[in-house]
Amino acid sequence: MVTGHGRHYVVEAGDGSRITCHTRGKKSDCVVGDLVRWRASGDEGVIESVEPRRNLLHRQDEWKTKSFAANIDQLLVVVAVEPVFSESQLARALIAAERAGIPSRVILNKRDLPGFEAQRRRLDPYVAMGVEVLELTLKHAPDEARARLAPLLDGRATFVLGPSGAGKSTLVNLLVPGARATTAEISHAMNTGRHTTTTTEWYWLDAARSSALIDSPGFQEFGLRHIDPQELAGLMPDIRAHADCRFYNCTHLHEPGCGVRAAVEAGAISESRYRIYREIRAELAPG
Ligand SMILES: Nc1nc2c(ncn2[C@@H]2O[C@H](COP(=O)(O)OP(=O)(O)OP(=O)(O)O)[C@@H](O)[C@H]2O)c(=O)[nH]1
Ligand SMILES: [Zn+2]
Repeated sequence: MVTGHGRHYVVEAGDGSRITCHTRGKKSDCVVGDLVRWRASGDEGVIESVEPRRNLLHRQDEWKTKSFAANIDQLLVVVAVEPVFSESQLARALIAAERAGIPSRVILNKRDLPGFEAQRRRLDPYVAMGVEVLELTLKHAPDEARARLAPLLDGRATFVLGPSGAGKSTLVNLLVPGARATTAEISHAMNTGRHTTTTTEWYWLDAARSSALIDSPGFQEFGLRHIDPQELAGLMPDIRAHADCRFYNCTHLHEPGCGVRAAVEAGAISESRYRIYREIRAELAPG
């Protein structure tokens, strides 16, 4: 089980102890959540091999691939009333998870703020397509948040993703007391304004080590270049539901007899979702 990364890895042994390990090759091909075989070498360890992965959540930009984590049970995207979230970023994270076969849930945090209703409406298309959205006030109603999250987190490895400022630190500290406190205090003391997580961390939520939270750096550009353009509609449940078109290879952009465009006209697919579909499709199949 690997946590942390960079030039070295932290591997957790079966008894829960953690050892700093190196990989043998130059290429670092382990990610957080990997199950690895390792052997001791002095007071450190060497990773011999990585077990086959059940899944891998990653993004791919024009030039590089970035892995988030492997072997995870669900994605939890944290967005908030403020700062106003990017729907495109949210949609991309959900598409990447769908592609990896990982179920997703969303937290809409800061329910206490005045803009709440408007931001909640923006999530209507997601609720309609079956995404569970938890409306929470992580800071002011932590007990309620904990109670609502507990059954969803129980027995699972949950990967947490969200834009900076949405309340990810608040969430992680709520569930893993003190996890991010040190860094936050340091950055506060240094007056850097905000602490940013730069590595992905694996935290156990229970003594039995059956439930875990994987805390990651915030969203940046979320490239989906690993997705085939023809596959995209199938990864967006609301688009998929209406992809009943005259042409089997319809791109849903301009063809006559397109079920998706008809559904947009009829209001069954939201304008913003269709705009995001077109935007991502243009990235995947330029020209
Ligand atoms: N009004 C309100 N503010 C909140 C709530 N939860 C968190 N905040 C505030 O939102 C700000 C950002 O929260 P953080 O938990 O630091 O979130 P984060 O910045 O996403 O974490 P990073 O990913 O490290 O950037 C802080 O000032 C929190 O106090 C909430 O439920 N309501
Ligand atoms: Zn079509």
